[in-house]
Amino acid sequence: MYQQTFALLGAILTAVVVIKVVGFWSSLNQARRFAAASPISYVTVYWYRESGLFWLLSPWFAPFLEKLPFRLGHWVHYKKRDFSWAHKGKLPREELRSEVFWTAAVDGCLLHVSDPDVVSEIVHRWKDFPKAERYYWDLMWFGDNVITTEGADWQRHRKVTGPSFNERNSGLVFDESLIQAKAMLASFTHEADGNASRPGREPVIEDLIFWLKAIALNVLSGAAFNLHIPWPTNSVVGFDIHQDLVESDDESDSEFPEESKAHLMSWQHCMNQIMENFYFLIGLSDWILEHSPWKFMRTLPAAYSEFMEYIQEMIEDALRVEFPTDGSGKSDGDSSDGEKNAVHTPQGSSSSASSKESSLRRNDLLSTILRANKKQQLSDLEIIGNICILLIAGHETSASVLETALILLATEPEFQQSIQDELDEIWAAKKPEQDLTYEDYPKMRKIMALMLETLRLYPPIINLFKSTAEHPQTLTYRSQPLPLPPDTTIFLEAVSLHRNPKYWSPSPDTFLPSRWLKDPTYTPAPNTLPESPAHANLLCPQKGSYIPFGVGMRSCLGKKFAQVEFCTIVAVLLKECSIELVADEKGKGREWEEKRREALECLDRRRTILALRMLGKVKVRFVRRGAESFPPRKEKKSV
Ligand code: HEM
Repeated sequence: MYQQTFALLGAILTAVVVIKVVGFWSSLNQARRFAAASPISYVTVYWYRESGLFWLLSPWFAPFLEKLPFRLGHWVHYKKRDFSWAHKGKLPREELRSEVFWTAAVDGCLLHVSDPDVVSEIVHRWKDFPKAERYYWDLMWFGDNVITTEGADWQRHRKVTGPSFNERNSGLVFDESLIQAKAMLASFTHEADGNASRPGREPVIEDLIFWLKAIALNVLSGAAFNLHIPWPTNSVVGFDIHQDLVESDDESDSEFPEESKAHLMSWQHCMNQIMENFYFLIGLSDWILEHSPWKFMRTLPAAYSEFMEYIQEMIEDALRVEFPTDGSGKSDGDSSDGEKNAVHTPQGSSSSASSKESSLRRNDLLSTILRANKKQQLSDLEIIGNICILLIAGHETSASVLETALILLATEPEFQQSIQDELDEIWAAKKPEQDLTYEDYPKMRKIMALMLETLRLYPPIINLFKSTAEHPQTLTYRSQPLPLPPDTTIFLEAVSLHRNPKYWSPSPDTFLPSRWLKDPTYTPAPNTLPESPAHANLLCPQKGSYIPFGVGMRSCLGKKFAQVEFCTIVAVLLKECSIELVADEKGKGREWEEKRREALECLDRRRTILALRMLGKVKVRFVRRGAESFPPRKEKKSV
């Protein structure tokens, strides 16, 4: 009896396996036949086209597959997580001799594009090539928003959110960045006892990204929500970056000021928790998280719920100022709970929330969005979705580009010193009592060149995901029609575009910010676009060849926000200090070269978690100018 049952089960199992294997191969062959008949090259990928699990786990198993004999696992180079970062466009350029190619997989073909003309065509025909929605599912978790929606829905979101990114807001970004950067630099150049460090003996910054995330969040909080959060410490010496009151179960231990006890976690801690553990948060239920053996997981649901409370409070706060008509703090269409009008300000913040300001119009993003939404085009949930997404879109990306640029500067003292020359000129034109102002931003050409070059080599968003949705489409590549079936996913590959020698010679893989700096006789070629219109005589790349902020209708709304923030912070940091790598023995040429090589290697080790971020850390310090340990400048060069 048992034998018969086992035999039957065995037969069923075998039949299922056979059906699966046959189905797998016939689907794969169908995709291959389509790709082979297409005018462009293709690579066969022996797996599903868009498997999330494969993406997540491939950093661990891909190295084994890649080592299989007879190049059996070679296809993994085209499929593993962040593959385009790993090969930087070289692999398809050398193996396939094409900047547009297919990967033919079990469930269909995926188109990879790193040809500027094809990129331009795709973004120009934005209605034919909407975003590939499945790649934005994680960001939909916060509610519908301007990044994840398409078509008429997107236009509705963009109409309300777009106007907030204006010149007045850029001015706010400048002012907030100035205040925050000064406080950050002070904490980098003072000892725990409050005394200024000895020049050349400034504290070592072990975890640069922590501080840069803090400043990115504080600038966002100021310019997006009118929350002016004080810098968390007077000195980085001895500061425990993991500290937060969530550790304490006992309220009496709390260091929170009495009035902000309503929150158990700081705004920054909530944000860090969510950004660091985003995939756990959206992938696991609250119950699983709360019963996890790991503390960081157990506290995630609480961090998320506090985060949402902060957002709710900020919205109510802004509503009270914008629409004070009925005295209740609620606009006509505000359906939120009246109880919530007891606004708690985020911990440590000197929020603007006071009703004294009700007569003053605020220019922060949130207030402008609420004003633009007077006719209720967006629901309360959609407003929350957009606020969350602005935080997510503007936090990690800005911190990451600052981190990379500062480390690159530490490896290139010559360029760093040339930025300082530019800053000296800006300061020389000022009276002693004057400070930097937003009018100085267009004069920061070299800092902008630094940002553009950093984003060229290390874009935080390495792919833009498009699709043909339910219609077949035809593109043109090398003057040939290229037919695409419905439901084709398309990757616009930034790294490959940004490192293509055709558009970025000389030395496309080398950090050369001077490539952006042109003299006043420079006339941009036709079919090019300026990357920062505020700055004169900067290289205008060919349309579609430079896409760190996306391109076309769906390009980044916060581009100017990020540019102003970046320039202001770097201008403050480099006015009186230089950033240098921490070498074990100061001033010795060989050790410095060794550190430089290690830093560049570390910059290369990256992985996408929302945005592409560095996996390792590079130790740096900000030393007073003149006390640097890097090799002295040979001659004053104009870069
Ligand atoms: C260096 C910093 C930044 C980089 C590299 C960057 C990059 C990008 C990219 C590549 C996209 C297109 C995404 C896609 O189509 O899949 C995008 C969209 C967007 N970004 Fe940024 N971003 C940065 C900073 C910011 C900031 C500071 C904000 C807001 C405060 C912001 C808000 C947005 C929004 C709202 C969109 C969606 C626009 C739309 O689809 O209509 N970004 N960004």
